[in-house]
Amino acid sequence: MPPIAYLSRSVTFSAAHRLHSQQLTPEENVQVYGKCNHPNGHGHNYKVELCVKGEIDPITGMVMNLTELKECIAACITEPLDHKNLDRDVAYFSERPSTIENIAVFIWDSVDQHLGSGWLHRIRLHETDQNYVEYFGPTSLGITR
Ligand SMILES: Nc1nc2c(c(=O)[nH]1)N=C([C@H](O)[C@H](O)COP(=O)(O)OP(=O)(O)OP(=O)(O)O)CN2
Ligand SMILES: [Zn+2]
Repeated sequence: MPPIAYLSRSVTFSAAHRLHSQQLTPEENVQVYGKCNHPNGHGHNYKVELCVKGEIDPITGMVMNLTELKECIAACITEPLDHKNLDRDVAYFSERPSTIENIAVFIWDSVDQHLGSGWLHRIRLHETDQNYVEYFGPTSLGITR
């Protein structure tokens, strides 16, 4: 059996958003999200790391052609998210808060559909230099607490 490797490519995108939940009152929104609930919104330069897993093809020497991954990133990340107001321009976030957790799930679902199920290993999404989230897909281990 060919060796298995993890192949990654990263991309950056810029977007505006405001943290807000339709399930909360205006007062609760301010309490939960603080300055990030300000009606004017704010922006981030996000960085996404996409990691796919697969066997190294013995003939091509590749898990996947990085050109294919690049095209997938353009279609699933750059095109829908770059220079957008996430809450207003992306329908997915009209119904849920545009946290990095939810953005990571959005990216996973889109990439998973584009590449076909089973390729993705991890999405890592940085919102600032200090904050990032990792998502391993809907079938990763559940929370036991
Ligand atoms: N669980 C989450 N919590 C928060 C999210 C999120 O997506 N998931 N997002 C935010 C804000 O959008 C924003 O990222 C926070 O900005 P800020 O506080 O400025 O970020 P830093 O912590 O990096 O900056 P400091 O200078 O250290 O304050 C909030 N919470
Ligand atoms: Zn933010």
